[in-house]
Amino acid sequence: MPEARDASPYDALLLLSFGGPEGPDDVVPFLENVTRGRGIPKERLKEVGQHYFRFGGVSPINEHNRALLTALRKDFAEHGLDLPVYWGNRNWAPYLTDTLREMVNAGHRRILTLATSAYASYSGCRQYRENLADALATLEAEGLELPRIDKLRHYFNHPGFVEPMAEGLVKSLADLPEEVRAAAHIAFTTHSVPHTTADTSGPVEGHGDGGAYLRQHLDVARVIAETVREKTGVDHPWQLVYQSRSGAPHIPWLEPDICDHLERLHDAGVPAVVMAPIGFVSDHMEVLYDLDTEATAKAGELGLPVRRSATVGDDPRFAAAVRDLILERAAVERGQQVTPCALGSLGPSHQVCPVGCCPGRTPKPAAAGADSPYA
Ligand SMILES: CC1=C(CCC(=O)O)c2cc3nc(cc4[nH]c(cc5[nH]c(cc1n2)c(C)c5CCC(=O)O)c(CCC(=O)O)c4C)C(CCC(=O)O)=C3C
Ligand SMILES: [Fe+2]
Repeated sequence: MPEARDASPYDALLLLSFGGPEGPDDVVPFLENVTRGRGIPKERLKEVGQHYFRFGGVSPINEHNRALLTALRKDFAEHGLDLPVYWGNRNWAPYLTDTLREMVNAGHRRILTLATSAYASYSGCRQYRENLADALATLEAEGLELPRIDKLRHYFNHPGFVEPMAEGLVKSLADLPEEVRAAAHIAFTTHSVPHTTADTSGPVEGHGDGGAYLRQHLDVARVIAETVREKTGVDHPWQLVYQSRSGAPHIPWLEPDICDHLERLHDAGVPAVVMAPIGFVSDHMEVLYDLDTEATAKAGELGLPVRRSATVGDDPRFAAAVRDLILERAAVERGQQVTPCALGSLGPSHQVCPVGCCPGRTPKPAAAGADSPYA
């Protein structure tokens, strides 16, 4: 009987993330990397560049990922899980291809990846799998022996992801002036995506009507709102709303935007709002600019008290959840029975992305899924 901490057949974990600029000179090349071939209007890019320049050209995302790496290594060491942890990004150094080359040269052959997106979507899942396929193609051309790469299941409904957010929300509610607290609404936010992207998120059989992207967010929102009710004794009304829309105006994206939502709530006499960014794993630029800067300024104009609740970041419960997911997947790969942990009504997500889930606009090879051209 293998030890509970046995990660075999895996020999390394790779944290896969977005990447972000680390100084003013990085901003434009970073945005060029992000938007290559994606048809984002120039105006939008100039505007988003300003968001970064406002913060000295530094995105907080890399620092958050470094903190997460530290939390993961600490958790693994404390629990006897001997698994080296690496980090590679889609859009900025350390670039995924470089990290993967380093991993192969260090002898790793069975790599498990953790993406810093908890939900099914093209940007949060398949695009990372395409990035892995690109990286593998580069290493293959260099004559390196290719590792086998798998991806951890979506963790949106894992208690180690949900509980820190519920706790943060309770704290933010408590931070509101007492006279408006009981009637405060909760605005759960996530990244807006085009309707077509949402509708085709997740496995093919669930496509349509917002797809897995919407269902997963709504389920998490409901679980968190329920937890908050149990902890505070108050049943706060809640809605799922969106932020960080880009793309051409004639293409429909998920709505309402958080700023429009705050205005409507204010018009309807709602006295306070807590914004809870459940779509994001850490306080990166979307949270810092779109919520803490823009939406908070909007609320200020309206005279509406708002708070923004915490993302999971490097919370030890999240690190422990990642360990749990690794051990679960390793056991599955060894052919053992597992009881995957999940809150809410959807149940645990699939272990292996099925053929056709979360398609992009043009079909591209994607690794770490049932339609991977690699073993
Ligand atoms: C679903 C989703 C997530 C969550 C899942 C995940 O975490 O992966 C996410 C995360 C992030 N998005 C980020 C930054 C950007 N996203 C952009 C553009 C876009 N995002 C999209 C979707 C998502 N994005 C989409 C459909 C576009 C349109 C273009 C396209 O179809 O690709 C652009 C271009 C300019 C703009 O239009 O805003 C930027 C700069 C950063 C880094 C922040 C930092 O630096 O701290 C992070 C974590
Ligand atoms: Fe984005």
